[in-house]
Amino acid sequence: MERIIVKGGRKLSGSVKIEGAKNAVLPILAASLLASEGQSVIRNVPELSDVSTLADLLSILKADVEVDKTKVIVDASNELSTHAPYELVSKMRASMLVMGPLLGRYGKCEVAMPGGCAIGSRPIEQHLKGFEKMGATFNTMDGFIEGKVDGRLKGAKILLDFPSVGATQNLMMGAALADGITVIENAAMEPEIVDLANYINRMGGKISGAGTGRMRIVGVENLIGTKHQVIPDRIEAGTFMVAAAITRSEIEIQNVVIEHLSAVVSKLEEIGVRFVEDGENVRVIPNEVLKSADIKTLPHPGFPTDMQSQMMALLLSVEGTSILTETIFENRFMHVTEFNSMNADISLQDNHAVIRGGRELHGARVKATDLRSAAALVLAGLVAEGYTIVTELKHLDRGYVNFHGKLAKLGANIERVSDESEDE
Ligand SMILES: CC(=O)N[C@H]1[C@@H](OP(=O)(O)OP(=O)(O)OC[C@H]2O[C@@H](n3ccc(=O)[nH]c3=O)[C@H](O)[C@@H]2O)O[C@H](CO)[C@@H](O)[C@@H]1O
Ligand SMILES: C=C(OP(=O)(O)O)C(=O)O
Repeated sequence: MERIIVKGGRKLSGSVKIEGAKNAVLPILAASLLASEGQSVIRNVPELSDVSTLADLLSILKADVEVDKTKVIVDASNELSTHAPYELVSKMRASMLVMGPLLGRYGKCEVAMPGGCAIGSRPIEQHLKGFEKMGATFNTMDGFIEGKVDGRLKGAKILLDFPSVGATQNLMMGAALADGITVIENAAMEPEIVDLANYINRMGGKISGAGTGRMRIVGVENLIGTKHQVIPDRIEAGTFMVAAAITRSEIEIQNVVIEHLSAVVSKLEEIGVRFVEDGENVRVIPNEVLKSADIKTLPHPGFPTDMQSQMMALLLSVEGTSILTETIFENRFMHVTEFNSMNADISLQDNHAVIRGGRELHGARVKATDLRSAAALVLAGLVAEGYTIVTELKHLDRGYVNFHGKLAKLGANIERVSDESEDE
């Protein structure tokens, strides 16, 4: 079994380079199916298991896909299949994002039901209601959601009950090839939405208002493959900001768009971390003594849920009581039990975690419960007494490229081992 072993107590120094954003590249790869002509060349793609899963799904749908390290070439000009099988959809919920392109291009799709996942139930009724407004009908049969449109999707006015990232992405992809104009009100405003809109517009799409709560999409007849460079991963960057803060070390983070991290930066400043920007790089300079803080996760531009567990690790190292409130996913606190087994003092009251910080953390054998908690447990290990062993690394590999290697380069005492490497 693979695990990361980290011995706490070392300071970090030096610089670390951020990869392309997982949560941007997955919808972009799904959107490459919209192009009935030409190839899409996507660069700055992180080498993650989620990217391989989506590349496999595109191939099963009969697109030609070539993955060459951080470059992915997709040619979807073939006649595609509209059937997304359970094995891939169940591996990764982002697979649901092929629904929009398939409905937009073919007026039909059969996508396996994704089910819930460890962090919460993750319903998709906002996606389906939006497509219904555009003329689609849905049937659930043998574990598949079958969507059908008579002719093409029709432009419509859609008001989302909640600014769902996935629903906004799915609907904007479908609307890009719809007949007429679609307006999405209460749209998600995440930077990954803007990156997707930029890609679709470069393919010949007509999307305006991405990054605001009101998007307008003028449907076009067809889209053509294009080149695109994926934005840097704001969550990976935020994770390394926390690595600097938790070890009270100054490091440089390269390839960051700091505006994408406004809420994280502003919270870290409140806690006692300074930032010095230099173009695409940022120096992270924490005070020796940090302050406790209360944090509530919210849709962008609020504090991202994907940084909640890493901030919890940081707040454990800070004297005083902090309250972390999770409003996006009802079950995204599974790391609390793991932190408590490291001598943390965290109690849960509904969707609030009350963190009594400043206790010495003790190294322990802990289990990653989702990809961000995997990173957060490693971060806690950087300052725990003795050895922390983090298992279930399949979660980490979904979202972080060479996480232990990057930390080791910054000076952490960390290694990744498997039973085979120990036998050698
Ligand atoms: C708003 C938000 O922070 N979304 C996060 C969410 O995106 P993701 O696209 O996975 O999730 P959504 O934004 O759609 O979901 C956010 C919330 O809306 C609810 N919901 C969603 C769709 C729907 O049809 N019905 C419904 O009730 C979900 O249960 C959840 O409580 O997970 C990603 C991975 O962690 C993050 O990168 C996104 O930032
Ligand atoms: C939970 C995450 O991703 P996914 O929605 O793909 O599970 C994440 O990026 O933190």
